[in-house]
Amino acid sequence: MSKQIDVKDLNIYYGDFLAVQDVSTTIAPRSITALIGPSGCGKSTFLRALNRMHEVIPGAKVKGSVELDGQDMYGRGVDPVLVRRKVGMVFQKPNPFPTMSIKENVLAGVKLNNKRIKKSEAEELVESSLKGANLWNEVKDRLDKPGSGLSGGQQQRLCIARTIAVKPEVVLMDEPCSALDPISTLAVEDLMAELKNDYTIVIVTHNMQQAARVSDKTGFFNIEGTGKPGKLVEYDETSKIFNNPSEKATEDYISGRFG
Ligand SMILES: Nc1ncnc2c1ncn2[C@@H]1O[C@H](COP(=O)(O)OP(=O)(O)OP(=O)(O)O)[C@@H](O)[C@H]1O
Repeated sequence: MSKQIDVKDLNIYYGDFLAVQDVSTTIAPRSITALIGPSGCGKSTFLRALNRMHEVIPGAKVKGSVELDGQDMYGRGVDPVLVRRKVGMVFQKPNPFPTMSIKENVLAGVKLNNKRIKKSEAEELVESSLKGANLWNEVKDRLDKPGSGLSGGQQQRLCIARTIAVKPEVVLMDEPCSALDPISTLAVEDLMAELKNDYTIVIVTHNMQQAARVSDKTGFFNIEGTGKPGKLVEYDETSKIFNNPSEKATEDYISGRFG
């Protein structure tokens, strides 16, 4: 299921504004990559380019390629809806559909993809996705109750269950814990560690301890000044980035000497 991502010469624009310049990197399957860097350096923009969510914004465009196991997601004729099925995304604020039950929330992505499934299959999928998201035991007796009745951390795990129910190959997470309390954050971090057995995971985080705790690889993005494009300065083993980075800019950022 899990696939390698090869990013080649990726330039990401909002209209004429070049927001992220010339990123080339390889993200291994069954790993967690954390993207860190100062505000506005293009972390979220880069993340959204990995599943073609970027181009939803009017005037936004991308040059270069993003390959999943060698297949260019930006190739001619590739359907962005299919790309987003293969490369799922979890957002900063847990966003379960408020009027839907827990069960319906888990199945929402599958139904959006126009997949018809039998009742028994749907039940199995709800159970396996909620188990995969470490939420089953907490909600198995109230699957027909609204998803909005869960705690913030439970809601975020519900959103993760919804994402994995469509059986993606990659899971992108944009600051998935920033709206959560420390206990829920730990639950989601534990979950990430389990999910990496099956998926390639890329997260954006402002929390450097979190990057150090959960990720195998870390990418440091930086920006030279307002209006300048963000660049991937360094991408390496997380222990190397945090203990012995190759670039001075990375070291300055890690040690809090930035800006
Ligand atoms: N919808 C948009 N339209 C135009 N410019 C945008 C849009 N979204 C982001 N940008 C610009 O692109 C650049 C990168 O923004 P992005 O949100 O990717 O940075 P970030 O590193 O994720 O920041 P933060 O850590 O604050 O979330 C910034 O200059 C930002 O102002």
